[in-house]
Amino acid sequence: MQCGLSPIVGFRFSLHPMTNDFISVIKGALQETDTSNVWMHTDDVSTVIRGKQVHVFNVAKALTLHAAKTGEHVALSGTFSAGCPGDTSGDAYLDKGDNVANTDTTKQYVSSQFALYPMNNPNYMDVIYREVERAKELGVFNESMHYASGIHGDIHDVFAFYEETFTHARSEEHKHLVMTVSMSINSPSHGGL
Ligand SMILES: Cc1ncc(C[n+]2csc(CCO)c2C)c(N)n1
Repeated sequence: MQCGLSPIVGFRFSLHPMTNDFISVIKGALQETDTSNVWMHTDDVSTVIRGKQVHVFNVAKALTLHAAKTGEHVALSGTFSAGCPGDTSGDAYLDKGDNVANTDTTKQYVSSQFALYPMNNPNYMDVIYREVERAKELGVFNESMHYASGIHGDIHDVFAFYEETFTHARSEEHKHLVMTVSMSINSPSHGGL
């Protein structure tokens, strides 16, 4: 396969529920979410989902929302990736349509930080500044910080921003993009220490 032609998006992430009952929070989220539109594999450290971008973001949001709805303080960290080199055409699920499987619209505040790595793009700082500007326009920007930007708000707005950013931060010329996200949910720290 020629490098760069695959539309596969992947997300490798871990959930870290701050509760003794962490196993049921993790397994509950993985089992209660409709993951039929993505390829998924869980191991002792993390879970990976792969497929069309629309489904990867829908499943990522739904999993996070399931974990959040337990009411426990949950942290999520993960890496979205698209493009070559380093990717393969395997484990893809690209034959799915575009109708998303998870449609729960329950509101949930999340506070998060993200970092964009537009690979092999000499103008990567322009890309990053443009996407931070987009966060401000969409009303989800929280704060500037070293090595990341703070994004917060309702989970649906935050994930909509991340999906939009992931679309815009790569191009036909620069297909390979990495985006790291960490989220904190139901934290007693929200709104101050
Ligand atoms: C999304 C996600 N996937 C896998 C793990 C790793 N992990 C830690 S505890 C546990 C359940 C008991 O085996 C699993 C699978 C994680 N933390 N978050």
